[in-house]
Amino acid sequence: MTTPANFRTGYIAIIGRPNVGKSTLLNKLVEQKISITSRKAQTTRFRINGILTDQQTQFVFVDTPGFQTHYSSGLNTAMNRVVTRSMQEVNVILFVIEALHFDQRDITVFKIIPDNIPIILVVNKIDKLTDKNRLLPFLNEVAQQVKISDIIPVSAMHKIQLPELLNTIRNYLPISQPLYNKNEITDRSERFLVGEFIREKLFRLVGDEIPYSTSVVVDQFKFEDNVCKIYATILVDKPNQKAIIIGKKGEKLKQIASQARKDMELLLGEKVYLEVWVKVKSGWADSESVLRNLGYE
Ligand SMILES: Nc1nc2c(ncn2[C@@H]2O[C@H](COP(=O)(O)OP(=O)(O)OP(=O)(O)O)[C@@H](O)[C@H]2O)c(=O)[nH]1
Repeated sequence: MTTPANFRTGYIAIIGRPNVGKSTLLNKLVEQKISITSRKAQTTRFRINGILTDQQTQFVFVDTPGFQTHYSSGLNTAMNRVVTRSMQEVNVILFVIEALHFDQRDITVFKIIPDNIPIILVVNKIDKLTDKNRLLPFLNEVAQQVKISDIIPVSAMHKIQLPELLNTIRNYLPISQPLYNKNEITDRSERFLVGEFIREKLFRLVGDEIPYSTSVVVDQFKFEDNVCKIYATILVDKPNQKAIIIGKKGEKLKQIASQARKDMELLLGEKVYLEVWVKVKSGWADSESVLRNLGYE
């Protein structure tokens, strides 16, 4: 594609505490469902790039897992490594918080940001504010506690102030030709995304009993006779978790698979045949080699 001489391209990391709306923000910015969202904290585990290209700019977003500050297992250490690494290569950081919520936990996350990277404070969920007059004093208070370059209040969910946010981000990106094709939305493979769809349904459909230690492995992913055949395994820690996921007469697992399959068909534009198994794999969250196999590096 031909691009103007002042075209800008750069990397943007989205960070913040669990549940502040990072995935929602990314999805709304790139206008497609690529990162999973749920009401539960910590549903995003991998670094995912979302790419938005307009006439003047290519925004390459890096979505990071909810940074863990209080609970430490092998898994969370691996996740924190991904967060820290993803920050070192970016041009600007979107630090997402929820309007009127800022405390020591956010400051802890601020502390892991390298000094030389500009930070745009994205104050999300302003649609939830009942008293708008509280916003300005809140922003002043936050600005006194941490070093930030810009503040943009938004509602990711209702797409309020997202163009303003993009304009602000653009100022921090270097003049450079695009790195990706205009139509590319994510550099994650389809295989990875189908696994994420299953994880999302797990979080949505199974209650609080299911801990964050569950994981999904896509064992097979192949096109055959105009159908995409996907075989996946949900790994859990304990037999009782397996029973919860499968549900009475297999109803719960059927529901998870059927909803995940619909999302996969939308993504792939093909009919999907999906088989999902549940396996107990004791202690996997602390095993480095299993983590590597699952792609946590
Ligand atoms: N009211 C309101 N809710 C929002 C907004 N943005 C996100 N949410 C909701 O907040 C919850 C968490 O959103 P996510 O996008 O999953 O949050 P996250 O920061 O990616 O969470 P982790 O993956 O746990 O780190 C979901 O229920 C969203 O629907 C917003 O602008 N307004």
